[in-house]
Amino acid sequence: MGIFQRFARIPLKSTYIWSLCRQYSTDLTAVDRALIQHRNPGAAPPRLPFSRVTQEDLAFFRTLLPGRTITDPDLLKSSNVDWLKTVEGNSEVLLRPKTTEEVSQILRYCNERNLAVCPQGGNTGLVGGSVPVFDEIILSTSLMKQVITFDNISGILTCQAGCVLENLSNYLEERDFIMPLDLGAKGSCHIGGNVSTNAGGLRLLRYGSLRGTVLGLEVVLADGRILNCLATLRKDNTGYDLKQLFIGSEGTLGVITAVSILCPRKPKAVNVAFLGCSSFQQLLETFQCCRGMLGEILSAFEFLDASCMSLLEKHLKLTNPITESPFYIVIETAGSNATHDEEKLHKFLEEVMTSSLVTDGTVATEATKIKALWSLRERVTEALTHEGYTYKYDISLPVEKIYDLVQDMRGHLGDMAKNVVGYGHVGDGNLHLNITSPSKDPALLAAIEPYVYEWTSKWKGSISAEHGLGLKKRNYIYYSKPSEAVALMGSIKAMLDPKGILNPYKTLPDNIH
Ligand SMILES: O=C(O)CC[C@@H](O)C(=O)O
Ligand SMILES: [Zn+2]
Repeated sequence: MGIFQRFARIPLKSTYIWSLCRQYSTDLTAVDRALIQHRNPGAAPPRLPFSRVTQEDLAFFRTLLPGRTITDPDLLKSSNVDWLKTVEGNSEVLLRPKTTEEVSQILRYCNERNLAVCPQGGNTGLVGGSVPVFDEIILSTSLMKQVITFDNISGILTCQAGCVLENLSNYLEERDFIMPLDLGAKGSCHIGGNVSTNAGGLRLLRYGSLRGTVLGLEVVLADGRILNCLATLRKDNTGYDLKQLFIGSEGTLGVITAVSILCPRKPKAVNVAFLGCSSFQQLLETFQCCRGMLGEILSAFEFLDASCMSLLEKHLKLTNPITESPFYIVIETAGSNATHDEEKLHKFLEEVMTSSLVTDGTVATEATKIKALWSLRERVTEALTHEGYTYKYDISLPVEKIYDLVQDMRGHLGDMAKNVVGYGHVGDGNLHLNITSPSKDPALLAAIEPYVYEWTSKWKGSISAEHGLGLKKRNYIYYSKPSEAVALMGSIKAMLDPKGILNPYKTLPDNIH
């Protein structure tokens, strides 16, 4: 009798339940310190002296993009505000090009006229990077949604930047492949936006970051030049790897118009285990054991704490499938042989349960059950939005430190915060620390920041692991990067976008122009 049966409490068809810094802050110059200590460094700086959109400009755009130059304020509303509804711009023009050539003409024109541009994908970002701050023209990739080529021998997909991640996943699954990244926002986010922000997501542990899986990019530079680096080669050491400049630079150096990306084969067998642990230490030991015993079939190791679970139950009416625990883990295996994978998983589960690292759990092998278990991790962000205002922190730390920050923060804030919750990507050492309050609360914010950034810097962490800096985090960059590196970023920006028209007020701090 296998471990599934032995511990089966509710033996559903395929679901089984058992009982069971570098301290960069020391490098800061006086001006950097002043900037960070400014009362609200995440707030918008003053508008830079860009031109205002005129009737002549609109006439140009309407000729170039007939029916795709949007000026109706009602239609513009959702593009002016971010998904979290925390940042709102005041753009009066939304452009919807379909081709790279159109993007090139838009940027050439805007650069000559000194008009600022905010590139926008699915607008699912969490740091205010994808919406205008003032009246920047919104350049949306929503109509750039063609798959260009897919090679089913190499697994290399080339597509336009506006393809929705989930559509690409469905396209590939029909061909027995998958996208190397997956994230909660998959139904809306665009691949171009994913690449621009270097989105991490739920599969990074297995397939690595976009810095490795993106093989080529086509980018339109600020002056309209088209940079065709759309290589479809696994190996290419000819000169500098320019595409890396555009991955993660949040549309400040160029507009990504097409992407080629290396896609893995669709795994033949997928299992998801949802487990409970009574301490974070036990969770870490489970992770170590899991890496050792599951090896190459491990595709995700995610966690959420009990506070996250309460919010999922309260706001989304999701049901906790196991006994209440202080911590929950989502483990996914993806492999090519169901029997082999199940055997490995059984052995691992037997080990963590007999050694009492895990107190309870359930496993799913069937698609709808897998989806339901993943919802418990993927929908935490959504559940938090029902709590009022959420202060969000996306921190990389040595994995053994990630939950210490949550606990420290709870002690530090006392009852000032409504909730202090932790969840994230254990396998990547990436914590999502979220702090809620009924509404925006400057006193609470002052208690969180710069405390959270100093804490992160002290442990040599990153203040933005996978969400980018956008508008909200730009002035905190010095906690994770030395002044020399930030200055060099400023020089690169000045070289590629001398007038600063591309996504102004984002990514770089206010003292770099
Ligand atoms: O909302 C957040 O803080 C995290 C969102 C996302 O990166 C996730 O991993 O769920
Ligand atoms: Zn995440």
